[in-house]
Amino acid sequence: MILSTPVDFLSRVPTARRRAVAVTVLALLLARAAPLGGSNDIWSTLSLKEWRDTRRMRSEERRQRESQTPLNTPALEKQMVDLDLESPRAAHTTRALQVPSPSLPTPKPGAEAWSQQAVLVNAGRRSEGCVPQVSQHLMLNWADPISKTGKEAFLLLLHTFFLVARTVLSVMVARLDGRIVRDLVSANGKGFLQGLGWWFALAVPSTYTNSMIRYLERKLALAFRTNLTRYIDDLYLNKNLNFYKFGLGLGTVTALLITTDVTRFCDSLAALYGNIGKPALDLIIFTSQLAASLGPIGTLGLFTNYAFTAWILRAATPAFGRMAATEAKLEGEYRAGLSRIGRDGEEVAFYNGGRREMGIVWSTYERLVRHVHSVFKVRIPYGMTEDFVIKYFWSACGYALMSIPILFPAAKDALQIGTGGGHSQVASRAESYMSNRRLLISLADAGGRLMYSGKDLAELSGYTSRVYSLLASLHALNNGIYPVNPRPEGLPLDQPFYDMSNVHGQVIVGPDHLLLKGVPIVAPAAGVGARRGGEELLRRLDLRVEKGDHTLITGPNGVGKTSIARIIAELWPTWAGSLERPHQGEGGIFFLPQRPYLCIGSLRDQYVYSPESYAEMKARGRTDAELMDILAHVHLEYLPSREGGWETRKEWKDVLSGGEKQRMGMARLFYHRPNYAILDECTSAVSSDVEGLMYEHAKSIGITLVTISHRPSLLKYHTRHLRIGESPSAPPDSPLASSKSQIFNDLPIPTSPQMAMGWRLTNLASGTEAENLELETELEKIVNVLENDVGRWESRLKEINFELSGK
Ligand SMILES: Nc1ncnc2c1ncn2[C@@H]1O[C@H](COP(=O)(O)OP(=O)(O)OP(=O)(O)O)[C@@H](O)[C@H]1O
Repeated sequence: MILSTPVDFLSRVPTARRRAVAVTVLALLLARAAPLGGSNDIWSTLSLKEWRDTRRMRSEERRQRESQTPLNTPALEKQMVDLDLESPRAAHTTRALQVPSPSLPTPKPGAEAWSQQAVLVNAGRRSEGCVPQVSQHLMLNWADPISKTGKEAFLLLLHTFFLVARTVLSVMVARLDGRIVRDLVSANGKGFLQGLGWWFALAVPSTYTNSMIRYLERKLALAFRTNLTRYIDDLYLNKNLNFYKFGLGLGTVTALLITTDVTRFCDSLAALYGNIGKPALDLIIFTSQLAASLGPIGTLGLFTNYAFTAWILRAATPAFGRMAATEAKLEGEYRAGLSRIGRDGEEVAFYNGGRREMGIVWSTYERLVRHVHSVFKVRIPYGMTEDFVIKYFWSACGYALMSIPILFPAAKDALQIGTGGGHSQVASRAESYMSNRRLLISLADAGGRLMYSGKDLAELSGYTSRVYSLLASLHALNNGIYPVNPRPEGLPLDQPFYDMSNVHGQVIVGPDHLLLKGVPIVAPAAGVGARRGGEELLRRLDLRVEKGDHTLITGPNGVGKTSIARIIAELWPTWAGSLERPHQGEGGIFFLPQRPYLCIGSLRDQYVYSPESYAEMKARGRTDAELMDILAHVHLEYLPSREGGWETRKEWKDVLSGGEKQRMGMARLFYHRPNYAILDECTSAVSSDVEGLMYEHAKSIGITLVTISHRPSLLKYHTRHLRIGESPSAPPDSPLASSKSQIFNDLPIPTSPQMAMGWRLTNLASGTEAENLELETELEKIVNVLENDVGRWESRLKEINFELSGK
């Protein structure tokens, strides 16, 4: 009989092997029990029955999920459409910054500290020797997000377990390989069949282990990415408006260019554990196994081989980190160029700008390709060296080492392992040869992977430096820390120097009025221009708006009208003086910008667009009927039926006309019911009759308007007129200064001779001599236009009538 009973068979298997099999089986059981869906409460299960129920429930859920979202089905398509649905876990959770900001050191004010920061940020790029510094720095700072969740620790533990299991299995397979050959050479049919049985028995856990390692590595990368993305989003999209500051160029890096690097960084970081940990473990275990077979000379030879290989490869390794960082940057620039065209597609199409844009995008692509080509070229000699050393040199060394116990009688003792049991010397040698050969191949593979991981480490350092610069920059912005620039030497002493590190204005949010007291209107300078300081548009503006002070702001293009709104909204800093304003939203202040913004989402979302969700607003008593009523006031009542209802989701910026978009903006204003509204040219595309109705409605529901516009026709909806770009002519005690409060009587009117442009505030409602003068001036302008043009129009009319009469 060829096959023995299981008990008999087991008793003949060596104890060490039985233990190894037991460990593998345990690993399998553990892995099956592991919460692959992501939860890590496996240890909290109470009884076997509960555990079974939970498992059944989970597999049921999984089956249901899979049946609902099979690939390439309408269900998946629906999911794709719903991608822009707001996550309930995002903005509406109470979770603020996931990791406290001090965990990453931000640069301190002062040029020296900033240059130190730059050294750290650039470390990975300049020299591969700095890799450990940067990585260590990053690891230390990320210990927080990783350890806090516990999930990553569990995944790492499981990953480690499978890595060890794979090494143990590799050794078992190598030994089994030798046994099978031995039994074959010694014509032991029973042993041979048993060996084959074991071979298949080992194949199952081996393949499972390999799959689990890949699965866990990806899951780990995803977990890292989720944590890091959440961390960056918390910093980027928080109340400090860092996303806007990045757009202004106040950050040291461009956020959009770097976001893809987060993915690469996380993939690279997750893979690194397996790429270094596994081969290192393999190297130790395989070497110890081989050492028993090869004896001291062989072991010494192995170590000499390692040292020599490491030395050669280190000398041949180019600066992979710097190359990876440059490639990521160039690829980001190329992608950003394409997305810019997509964003402004209609404008580009109107100008027929396809060819011009292609030139720009193509030049970015060429730069990327040139770089990638040079990387390819650098890789050729490195790849040759690596292949030669790892594949050929290591194999040659392996053969030489394997020959030691066979060719040198002094090392014969080493062959006692695996011999005996009545096998012939040839069979024992064959067994020893096969086992050692397999171990050596695995060893060469492990060594190769360890050497390759040097390259991975270098590339990781490149991604690290990119991600680190983003984080450092975000932290600096978040804490209001900017590089300190010295005052330019040629700047006159009486001319203020507006540096971002030197902002002294006071901002109070909360009062039920709007006040700018001695506030300079300055456009901040970023990047290289920051050394020159911000551009002063108005030396100081004094303006108080109480309820009912409807104020129209006019002035030539580029004079700084919108800049006033930016300062009030705290998009730009208040360099000096004080700013008091209500909070943003219902009962406070609302800003309607020049370009109407329509967000992703349903028609209702366009309306409600605010930090509060519609459900929350509804809970506070806001109704759909109210939405419809407001649409009537902006003459858009036809929209829900035309577009298919409130829940319709479309790319609204392409669907609505320019005027419709602006009217939607006004609908938003009415819905939010603020006390004050800053309207920046937000009705320029709306017909005058509807515009008038909307302004009247806004006033009737108690909104105080601060309107920025070029249309004199809007004067009639306002009680005051602030002209920007005019010399200050009103004396401090002039009644032009304010309608209700006497605050301007206390404030000096700007008189600085350096001020190229000034401002003038007039009251339109009280009918004083000066105000009448104001209206007369306006009238005069209109009469002038009429006088100049009416004659021309009349003569043109005569011409047309003449042509029509056919005489
Ligand atoms: N993001 C910015 N960074 C730096 N300077 C800016 C920025 N935005 C505007 N400026 C500058 O500030 C000045 C005033 O711009 P602003 O938008 O306030 O003009 P405006 O009076 O509203 O003009 P318009 O009537 O054309 O809308 C302009 O010269 C412009 O170049």
